[in-house]
Amino acid sequence: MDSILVVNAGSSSVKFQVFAIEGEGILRRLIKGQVDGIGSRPRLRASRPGNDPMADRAYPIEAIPDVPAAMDIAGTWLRNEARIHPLAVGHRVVHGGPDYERPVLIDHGVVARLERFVTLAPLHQPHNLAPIRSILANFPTIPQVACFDTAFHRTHGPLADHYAIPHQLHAEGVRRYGFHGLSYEYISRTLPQIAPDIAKRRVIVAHLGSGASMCAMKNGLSVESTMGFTALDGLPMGTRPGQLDPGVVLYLLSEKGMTAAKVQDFLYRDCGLKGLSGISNDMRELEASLDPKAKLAVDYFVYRIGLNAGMLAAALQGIDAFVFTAGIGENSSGIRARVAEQLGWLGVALDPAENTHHSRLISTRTSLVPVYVVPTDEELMIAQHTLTLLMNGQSPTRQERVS
Ligand SMILES: Nc1ncnc2c1ncn2[C@@H]1O[C@H](COP(=O)(O)OP(=O)(O)O)[C@@H](O)[C@H]1O
Ligand SMILES: CC(=O)OP(=O)(O)O
Ligand SMILES: [Mg+2]
Repeated sequence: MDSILVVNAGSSSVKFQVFAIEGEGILRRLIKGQVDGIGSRPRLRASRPGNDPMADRAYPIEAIPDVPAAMDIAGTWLRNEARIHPLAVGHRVVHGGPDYERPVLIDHGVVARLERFVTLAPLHQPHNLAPIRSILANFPTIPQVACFDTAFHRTHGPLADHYAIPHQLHAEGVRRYGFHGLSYEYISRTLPQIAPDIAKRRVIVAHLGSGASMCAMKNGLSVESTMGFTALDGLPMGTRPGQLDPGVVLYLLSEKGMTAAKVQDFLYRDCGLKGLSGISNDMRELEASLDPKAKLAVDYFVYRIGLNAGMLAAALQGIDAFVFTAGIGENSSGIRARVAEQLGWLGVALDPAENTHHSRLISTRTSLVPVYVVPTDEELMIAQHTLTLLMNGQSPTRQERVS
């Protein structure tokens, strides 16, 4: 059976899915899995459709300390236990820079260009490129496709795309790219089925995961995002601070004597929920904790979502719907309830029972703004892009598959 493997390395997880190709442009999910809880409670889970379990293994924190270790565990399981032999591999690549506004078939030249963005996405880009390089080296004829987090936001107008800095820097790529674009693209494509009357109107989507951002969409397209040049800006995240006065960075350099490399590490790994709580980057642990610092971290997360929603509502000149997605947005009814409270002034009223049941529509009938929970599927988006490029390019033969 011809299949596509999709690899999605996030900041606290490695997600993967395998899809069967069934005729022209039709995909059927075969396996969905992830290694999550990296740095807190690592766990490998994989299942067939219908929640038919294939693996569920917990690991000690030191067995999977980082994303490369999680990638090894997932790769070994896919090869040795699931025994998949994909026809092609689709990858999430977080930074496409100014060059890439759509998915691309990968060759050595593409990899070299994407390597230039490693410093702009140090938590992701190296882990996105590592499996690409390994497959290129070991199975050079297997088609691989890179799908970018930045691509969906390339519809931003100049005001959303610029910083107030001299033009020369914008020309060389210092722009507000925005991220989580594959997730927003999936939501944008799914909303017309869920809520056809508002899908093309003014929608704020909150992607609340280990990395977190929000996107303002009009007519299904991104017009503004809370993230910018890198995935550091905007909302506080698991280990990233979100919006930060650049003066803090200057202070770290000049007064604390930190090197640029140390500051980079600090901003990507030691801040956000983890830095503020001193306990964990994992929202589940913070919600369960009675420690006042955990409470402060959760309060800050909710408060900043409210502030940023106000900013995006201004960009859209009003809002017609609000959507929660990603790890926290899909699973934490507590955070959703508290965010909805922050959005009360915009006309949001949550239905507590629907929210607790994680229903698709969680607002009351009289809420001025309907609120939805839409589980994202970045991997399906990637598989669809991969299949499209495969159909437009050359199909490999069975012998050329990854084995
Ligand atoms: N039931 C839950 N309640 C609260 N938070 C949750 C729940 N399940 C997952 N999360 C949180 O979701 C986050 C991971 O989201 P995810 O979208 O998978 O992130 P990433 O793709 O960046 O690794 C973690 O902070 C985790 O604690
Ligand atoms: C861009 C980003 O922050 O991604 P993730 O949420 O998967 O870490
Ligand atoms: Mg993610």
